[in-house]
Amino acid sequence: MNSFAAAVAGPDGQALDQIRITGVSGRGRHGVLESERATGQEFRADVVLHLDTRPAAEGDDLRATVSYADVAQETHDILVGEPVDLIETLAERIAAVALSHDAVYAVDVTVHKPQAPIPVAFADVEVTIRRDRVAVPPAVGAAPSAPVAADGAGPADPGTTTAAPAGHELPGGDVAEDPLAWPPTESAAVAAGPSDEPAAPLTGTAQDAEPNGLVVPEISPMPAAPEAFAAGPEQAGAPAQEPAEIAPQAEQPVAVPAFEPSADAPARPLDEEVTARRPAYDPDAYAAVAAGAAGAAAVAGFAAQEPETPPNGAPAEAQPEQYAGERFPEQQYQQDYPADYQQEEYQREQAPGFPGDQQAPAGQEPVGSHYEAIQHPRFDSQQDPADAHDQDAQQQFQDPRQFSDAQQFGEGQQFADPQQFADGQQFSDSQQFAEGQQFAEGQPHPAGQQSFPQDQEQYQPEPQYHEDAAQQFQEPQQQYADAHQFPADAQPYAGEQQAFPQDQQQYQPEPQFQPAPAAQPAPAEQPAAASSDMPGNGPVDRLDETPAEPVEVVLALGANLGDPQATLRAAVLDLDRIAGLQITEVSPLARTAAVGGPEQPDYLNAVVVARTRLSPRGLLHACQAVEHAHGRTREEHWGPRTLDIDVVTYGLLTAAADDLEVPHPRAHERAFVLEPWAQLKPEAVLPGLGGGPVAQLAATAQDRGGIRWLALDWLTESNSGADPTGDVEPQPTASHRPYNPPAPAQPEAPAQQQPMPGAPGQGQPGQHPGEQFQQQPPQQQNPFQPPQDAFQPPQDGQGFAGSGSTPYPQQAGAVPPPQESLVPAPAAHAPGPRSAPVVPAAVRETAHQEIPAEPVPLDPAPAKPVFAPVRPQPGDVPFAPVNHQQGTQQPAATTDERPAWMPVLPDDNGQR
Ligand SMILES: Nc1ncnc2c1ncn2[C@@H]1O[C@H](COP(=O)(O)OP(=O)(O)OP(=O)(O)O)[C@@H](O)[C@H]1O
Ligand SMILES: Nc1nc2c(c(=O)[nH]1)N=C(CO)CN2
Repeated sequence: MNSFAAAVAGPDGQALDQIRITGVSGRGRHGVLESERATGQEFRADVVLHLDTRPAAEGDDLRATVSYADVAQETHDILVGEPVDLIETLAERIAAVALSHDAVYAVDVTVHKPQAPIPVAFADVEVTIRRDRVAVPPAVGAAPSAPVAADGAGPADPGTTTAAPAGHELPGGDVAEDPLAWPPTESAAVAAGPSDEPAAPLTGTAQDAEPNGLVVPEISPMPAAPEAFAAGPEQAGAPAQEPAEIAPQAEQPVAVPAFEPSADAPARPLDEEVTARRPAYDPDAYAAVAAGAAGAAAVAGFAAQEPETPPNGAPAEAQPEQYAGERFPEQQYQQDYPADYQQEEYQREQAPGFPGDQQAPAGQEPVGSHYEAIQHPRFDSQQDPADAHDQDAQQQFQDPRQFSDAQQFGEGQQFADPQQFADGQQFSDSQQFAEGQQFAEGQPHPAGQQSFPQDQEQYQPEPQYHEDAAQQFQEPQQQYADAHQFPADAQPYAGEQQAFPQDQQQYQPEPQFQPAPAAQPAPAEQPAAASSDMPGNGPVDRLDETPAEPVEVVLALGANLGDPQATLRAAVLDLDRIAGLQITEVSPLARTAAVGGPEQPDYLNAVVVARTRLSPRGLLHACQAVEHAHGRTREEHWGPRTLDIDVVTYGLLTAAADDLEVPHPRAHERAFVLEPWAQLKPEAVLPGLGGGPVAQLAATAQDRGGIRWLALDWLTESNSGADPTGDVEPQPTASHRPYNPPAPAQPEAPAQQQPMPGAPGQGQPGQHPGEQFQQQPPQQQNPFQPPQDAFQPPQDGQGFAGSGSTPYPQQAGAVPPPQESLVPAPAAHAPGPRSAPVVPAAVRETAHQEIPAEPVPLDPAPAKPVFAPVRPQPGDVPFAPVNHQQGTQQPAATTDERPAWMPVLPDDNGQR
């Protein structure tokens, strides 16, 4: 909540009333870092309007007060609008639009930036300002002449009152862009116009400059309207309003701008442009300015409590002069808004079927709801086509190409816009961390709380609790339970809330997940974000927002209990079977030394890339359901487990809540995640703080030496020797075994109703992991339906392979000591071949009228690698660079007798 509690004294010396609007939220791209501009993050604002509400109450008349909905909308528009560097600028702009409502005498604005890129644990960053009408910004187009000094002594002396305003002329005649100008102007020159005028002086006769340079305003009663008004509307012929109703006689007039350019005003060439852009003179609008001017406030509490704060009214350079105090008629409002906003407005009209339209009457959209995500994407659409919110909502539901264009989803195009990623520019901030210099042994990771400790005992997650967390998520939790027809307290989400102890000291087992009975019907499909659009739900957590189109996600899988390889294989299939989630690529399998926790067996780790229509939290729940289906228990922090599935990334989203943080807060430092991921996608980039090119992060991760080997065929070979606790059995190599094309695909029952072929032990030798999915039959799902907001809970005995063929939890018995690392630290990272993308489900649906006898060649060039094991030659190391053109390994020195598993690519003749 806004930290200002102090009242503003009204004209009668009494405290003014307040209208408080809190938690207006929106996703903006503000910040000085490139990554902030590219990715965006949440911004929130609290606005306290100081006004006299009695006239409105007396007549029960909205016109005599300020519509909080208007202010909220305007605040929101600023948060999601034109990017600026500073939250100070946002606050100033918000204050400006608040003060443009004539009933408002003063305003407190707090802007929060809870996801600010700060490399230490923190809860929030906020800036709070108070602004009032003491320094009345001149109306655009007003003559600079005859400003009346605050002390009533006559025209202010420009020479003494002008302080370097923003938008001032630069040496050479250029006009500086005024970041406070809002809405954005067509040209910086427009913004500069009013700043040419002398800034209005501060209220009061005492503007004593303190030794520290601050000017301490004198506390004074609210000046009255008539006197203050005298220089204004009368001149302009505007009908005088009745500000005196709420403002007693003036004791000290304030500066009031003239409303019409006066004949003797200095030439202001910019005025022409300004007036040309503005509609005809609107007496009411300008009278409103005058009324506002009359309300110059003395901010008693403020002055008393915040002596170090700049005086009432921003310094002249901080005043949003161009806009404050104005009321733009609707037409002008639209003219001045960015073109894409107008487009949005247009589309809003043209597409009445927009989610949220029914619930949100025009002008009263629920602030911060999913309506925002759907209704405002055009703000970003030009900038970041990868943003899931940027897509046209109509197209989402109507354009089949969106679902059938394999290119859209394959090869990571959606998230690898070369403009943004190819040269790493977008991540230049984090890239510098990934270059290696700052990852030298013992140096903290720039992400601070995510730093990889030398001493693993210190490797504890930082508490990231918010007091209101449980409250905050109660409702989504219930909604989730409702949607999935199992009780809230039986679902993984509820368990997680309990499982993560408040003090982080203990790691309590969570309640066991109870899969829904098999007979239960599937939950009804829901339109995207339907639950988010309900009015009255308050700001929507982005982690609950369903994407407008599929989002590419990266999941990290790990296991070291039971039959880890079988479990991981089954888990991949289980994940792919979840409605709204399609696995597109599967990494090689890494055998890795356990990082953190007690002594425990090596892990098997893999990374999968998928597309999802689930919300981030829905995806987490889906992963947790699969974990549970495979007997995951949480008894010891970082203890051994049958299956762990972490959400590494969700598109480019960066968000943190108690139960979910994306990107995964430790992904950037975990070779057991980064290395398989880099093998799969050498060009991958981990977004967010501490992120960067995955291959580089992998090469510098401290646990990289714990990577024993990679198995490339682990999904298709029944046993890749991947038993972390046992001996590793050498496998036939590609040179010994020719590539066997996959068996012809067989029609299958719809996913989710029968286990898929290719379940553990049924994989086709030599088959690419993705080809299993490629052979999936059409799903019984209309691709043009709105997306499902949820995964199907596992159907006991039906859905998850784990309930059939995968061993259920086998708790650790005698834990063998960790093995010596058999692998030296990897040499320079050699990008491996990417695996072929899997045909998206919708493509399967549309393209599989006939099941082809042979897998459809999806990606003819470059050739798909077949993940086949390569027997290491004496001297090989698992990460030895591979000549991917020829599929040969380059010798490296090692004594490792274990098999290395390397990708094998066909040569130019298609031979392997
Ligand atoms: N990106 C994420 N992926 C998975 N779980 C997450 C994520 N962010 C937060 N969590 C929360 O972390 C909690 C603990 O998860 P889990 O028990 O899998 O941790 P872990 O695997 O032992 O440790 P780590 O989180 O370091 O991988 C979960 O209940 C989940 O709510
Ligand atoms: N090698 C390895 N170490 C870990 C892993 C893991 O998957 N692999 N997961 C952990 C908690 O998620 C903790 N430590």
